[in-house]
Formats: sequence, structure tokens, C-alpha cells
Amino acid sequence: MSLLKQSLDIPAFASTQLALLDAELQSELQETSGLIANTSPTSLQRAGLAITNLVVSSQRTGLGGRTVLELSPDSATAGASGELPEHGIRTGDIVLLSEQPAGSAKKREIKDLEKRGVRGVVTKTKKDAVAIAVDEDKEDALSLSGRVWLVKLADDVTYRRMNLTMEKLQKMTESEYTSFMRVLFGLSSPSPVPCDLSTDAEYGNIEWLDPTLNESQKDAIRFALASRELALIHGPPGTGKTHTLIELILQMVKRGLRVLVCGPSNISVDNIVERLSPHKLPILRLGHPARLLPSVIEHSLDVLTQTSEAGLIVRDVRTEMDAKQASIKKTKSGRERKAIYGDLKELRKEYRERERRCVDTLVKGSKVVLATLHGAGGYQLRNEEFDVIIIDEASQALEAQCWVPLLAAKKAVCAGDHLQLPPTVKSTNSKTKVKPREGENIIKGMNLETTLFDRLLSLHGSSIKRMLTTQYRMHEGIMRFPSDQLYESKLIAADAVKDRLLKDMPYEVKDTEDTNEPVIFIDTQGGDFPEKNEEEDTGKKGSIRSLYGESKSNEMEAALVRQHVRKLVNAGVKPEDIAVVTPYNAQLGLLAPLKDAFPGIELGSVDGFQGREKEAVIVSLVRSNADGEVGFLSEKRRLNVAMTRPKRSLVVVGDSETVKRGSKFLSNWMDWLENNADLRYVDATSIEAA
Ligand SMILES: Nc1ncnc2c1ncn2[C@@H]1O[C@H](COP(=O)(O)OP(=O)(O)OP(=O)(O)O)[C@@H](O)[C@H]1O
Repeated sequence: MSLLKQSLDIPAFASTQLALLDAELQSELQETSGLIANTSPTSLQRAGLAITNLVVSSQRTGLGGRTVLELSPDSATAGASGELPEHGIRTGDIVLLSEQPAGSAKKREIKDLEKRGVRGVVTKTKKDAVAIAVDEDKEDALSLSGRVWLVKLADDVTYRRMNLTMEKLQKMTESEYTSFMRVLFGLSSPSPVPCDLSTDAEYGNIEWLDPTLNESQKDAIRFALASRELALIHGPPGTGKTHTLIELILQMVKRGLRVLVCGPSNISVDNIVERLSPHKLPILRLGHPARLLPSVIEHSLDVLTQTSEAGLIVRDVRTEMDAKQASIKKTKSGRERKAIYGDLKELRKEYRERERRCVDTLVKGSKVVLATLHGAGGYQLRNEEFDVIIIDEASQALEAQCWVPLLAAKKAVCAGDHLQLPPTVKSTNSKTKVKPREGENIIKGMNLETTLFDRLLSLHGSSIKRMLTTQYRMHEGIMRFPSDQLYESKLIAADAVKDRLLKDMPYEVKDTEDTNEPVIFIDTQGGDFPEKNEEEDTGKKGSIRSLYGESKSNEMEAALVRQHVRKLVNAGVKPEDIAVVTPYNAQLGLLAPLKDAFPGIELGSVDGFQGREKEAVIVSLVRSNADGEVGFLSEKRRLNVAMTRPKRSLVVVGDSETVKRGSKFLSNWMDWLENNADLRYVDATSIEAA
């Protein structure tokens, strides 16, 4: 019997997860320290992983009592504009801030950097400055006068919490297993729910708050309300998963239930906070304010601790801390500075104490609490009870991450789509060995890419899920293939979208052969336009390319993409309504000049575009070789994501001969495109010079 269909031995499951997580963390750390040791700070900066030549321009107390350093470009190296160079550091990134070594070619061991530097979270990035909330008790480790640089680190904090959770699970005795846990591990079956709830006495006559809900959405909500332990809401692309969850949360609150809503990323949680916000419920968003969207900050715990009445008393201490922070600049000796840091430490303790009391009051008064899965494991929710835990984007979360809130749950509703990409796992193909701890059993064959959503579906079958079937994104023609191949032909295109084409945009777009077709296939078959392997090309260790590992590119496809974009723009389509996606980073590199030629256009990897949509999407498949090698293009969930991003126009550029040989799914897709898309073969002479 397949591993996923079996009930699981809980301690062995936890041991396996611990071993897998350890291997994953090791590969992540190795990758980061390898990059830092072998790549110059300037190259790291160009790859978006570092910012060099900075000086500390100010220091203050930020939210949560943390010290925030503001860093600006060193005037000796910054241009006249005083702006930071191009960089890829984002709010929320965990970074290491350290003195900049003289001579950039020196080997830098991450251990040494950590010893001399401080870790922190990026709280703000502006054109001319970046702000970092540094870890407590380390502020004085950094001399504030010299030139510094910062580099992005692997986020090992999330692992600590997953490990703690798995260790707790591992140690639980059988008598401690709740009936909820027993269902999730297959030790018992979920309580049955009537098949048709639309005629049910309790759930048949729900007063819907949102009158636009479609039948499949209503059905999913009824099911999620009626199920005792567990419900999965399967939301294919564009089917209104979040829309449905909002109504579900409101219905639960109306029934007096207390709900914890989680997602794997801050953005997934903020998305829900933004949409719940107009409903005027007492909602609370947990999490480091640096990582929250500005529009949800008013619901954040850190802000409420300052603005609410309960927060008044916390504010007093904060004022005192600020005064101390400001006086540091005026100190003359190291000893004086040390004394101030000592005072700050005491004040911070007091601050924490008062904050804790205030937090308790706020948390207890909230009917809906929202946090990332990881954030739900913080001290704020210790001993808090919820009737239901809702996990959005559950198919993109590691199972161990889901257990952070689930360990204390009575009931869970998980929303997701297991037919799109699972969370990115680095250790799958690496040489990192999965080692069990001594005396522990390991379940062979288990891996991190199998999500809780996948496992529950295999374990209990489709009776525990409801699927949303009306999609509000794609033209009917774009939806057809993914619907037939992956979603049992159940998807229906909503009337408002089913025949929308580029030529019908709300602004003037000419009716051309490129704007009046939903699906176009530009086939480069014939073997004249082979792919290139980036590693063979550059080969240099430490070069910027090696940051991306081995990647593929295809110049002819890039030229065809360029040509198509130009035709769309000439017809009147705005560049910001066009995206080009491709599975390969090297191809993205080749396509980069499009951004200068057509400002506003978006270029992205398929994996990075999951969850997004655009009016027109051009997919460059890249692979073209004599052996029919397609690499990770063979992953049908990746293809599904690629082909379901557009609303009005999908353009596929690829070599059908190579791609066809990659997998059954690819061959079906190529056949389908040949028969249903507007098919175009390439005449190399017709392509303008790249
Ligand atoms: N019942 C409905 N009637 C009309 N429009 C709807 C309905 N449900 C969802 N939509 C629209 O469909 C779009 C997608 O909805 P939403 O953002 O909730 O989807 P999602 O499933 O979370 O997205 P994704 O497909 O990226 O996971 C939104 O523009 C939303 O307004």
C-alpha cells in the first residue's frame, strides 16, 4: 500500500520529519555559506543578496522595543544621487550586518562574519536607506563608525520552531493523542458529513453575507462548517479560494466560534487580513511589523500595543528607551556607552513585562487571530484555545510547519491546490544524507515535498474535500486543457471571463491575429534553435551565473518572445498587462533587456509567478535538444502554474519535438496545442535581428 494511504506511527513520523528538516536546513546553510565564502560582496550585491558600502546614519527604538539602525550609502562611494545601488534585499529578509572587510577578494567564513557582526530583520527599504531591526543584546557588538555591508542569510528561525513542534509530537504518549490528531494520522476516520448539505436542516439555509458566492463556494463553506475534524477546500486557479475563506471566517464568527487563520507566508496572511478588514470584526494580526503589508499594520499586535488603551502603559517605557538610544551618540567613552546599554537592557525587560500583559488582553479579546504558521507558535498564543484553525495555501506549506498551530487544534480547514507547485525543497536532489537520531525509527520514502494536503487526500480520499469549480480568471480556451487533464473537466469559466480577449480590453487595442486568439503556439520544432547550458558557457566558479546553478537558455525563443511582445504593444496592449514566464533563470537573464525596451512588463520564473495573474502571458519553454531532455519541465504542477496565469492570452513558445518526449502530460499538451491553438511555425528569416 502506498505510504500516503497508510495510518502513521506518530513518533516515527515526527522522527522522520526531524531528520528531513535537518537535512533541508543543512543544505540551505551550506548554500548560503558557500555563496558568502566564494563570491565577492559586489557579486553578491549584483545577485540581489547583499548591499555594500553602507554607514549607520541613525539609531532608534522601533516597534517591539527593538533597536533599529538606518543605513545609508557611504558618501565616499555613493554617486551624486546618494541612492543605494540596485539590490534585491526586501523588507522581512533576515540579514547579517558586518564591518566591510578591506579587499573584497578575501575569503569570508560565515562564522567569522557572525562573530563580528549582528543579525537583524530588514524593516524598511528606501531609495537612499535601508533600516534593520537588530537582534537584542547584540547592538553593542558593532562599532557604529566604520563602513558596513549586509548580506541575506538562510532563515533558520523557522526551522527551530518546526523542530520544537516535531519534538513535542514525538514525545506525546498515546493517551495524549486527541481525536483530531488521530484523524490526521489515519488512526481513526473523520466523522461522516451528509453528502448533500444544501437541504440539511442546519446548513441548508445559511444567510450568506456575500450574495455573489457561487454554488461550489457555498457548498465548500457548508462542508467546512459541518465537518467535525477536518475539511479540505480545493481551489484550482482563479476559483476564489480567498473569497470563500472570507465568507467562511465570517460565518464561523457568527456562530460564536473563535478562529485562528494561518498561511505559510506573510503575504498569504495579509491578503486575508486586507479582505476581512472592511467587515469590522475584532481581528488581530500577529507578526513582526517589518514583515506586514502597510495596509494591515493597524491590526498588528505591535501597533495595537501602542495605540490601544491597554498600550498606554507600555508607551511610557518606550519614551524612556528612546531617550537613552538618542544619548548614545553623545557618549565619549566605551565605558559610558556600555552603561547605557546596561540601562537599556533593564528597560527592555520592563517593556517586555508590560507588553506581555497588554498582549494578553488584546489576544483574549480577538475572535479572529491571523498569523503565519510559524508565527502561530509564538508566546502570544501559548495556552490560547481556538475552535477552528484555517490554513490557506496549505499545499504550499511544509507539513511540519502546519503542525505548529495544529498540535493544539480541535478542527482544521485547509485550503489549497495540490495540483500546483508544493513548497520549494532544496535537499531533494542534494547529497545531504537524511540521518535519524540515535534509536529513532524513520519512515522510508517520506519526503518534505509531500504536503499535509496531499497526505490527507490520499489517506481519507475525496470525501474530505470540496472543490471550487467556477473560475474567474481565464478565457474558456485557456482553461480547457488544465481542466480536462488535471481537474476532471470540472472547471467552468465564469460568464464575465469566458470569451474575453485582448482586443476587448477596456482600453483601445487593435483587433489583430495576436489579440483575437486566446491560445497561440509558436513552435520552433526542427532542431535549428538548440538550448544552451549556462554552466558550459561561463564555467567560472564564483561568477554571477554560478549563483543560479546550472540553467538553460534559448536565444531563438528569446527573440521570438521579443517579437511577440512588440506586436502586442504595437496593437495597443500596455506592457504592464504582459508577463513573460519561463522555468529557467538563465532564460530570464536573456530576456532582461525587455524591461528597458518595454517598461512595466513583468518577467518571472514560473515558480515565482504562482498565485499571480496577467492579461497576456508568454511562456518560454526553452528546452530544445536531440535527446528529448526536458529536466524539471516534466513536473506537471509547474506546467499547470505556467499555463493558468493568463486571463485573455496564452502564448507558448517551444520546440514541440523535444518537449513532446518529456512526459505523457507534455505530449498530451503538445498534441492539444497542435489541434486547438493558433499554431505558428517559425521562419528564422522573418525574425528581426535580436
Ligand atoms: N462568486 C464570485 N463571483 C464573482 N467573482 C468572484 C467570485 N469568487 C471569486 N471571484 C473573483 O475571482 C477572483 C479570484 O478570487 P480570489 O482572489 O479569492 O481567488 P483565489 O482562489 O484566492 O486566487 P488563486 O486562484 O490565485 O488562488 C477575484 O477577482 C474575485 O473577485
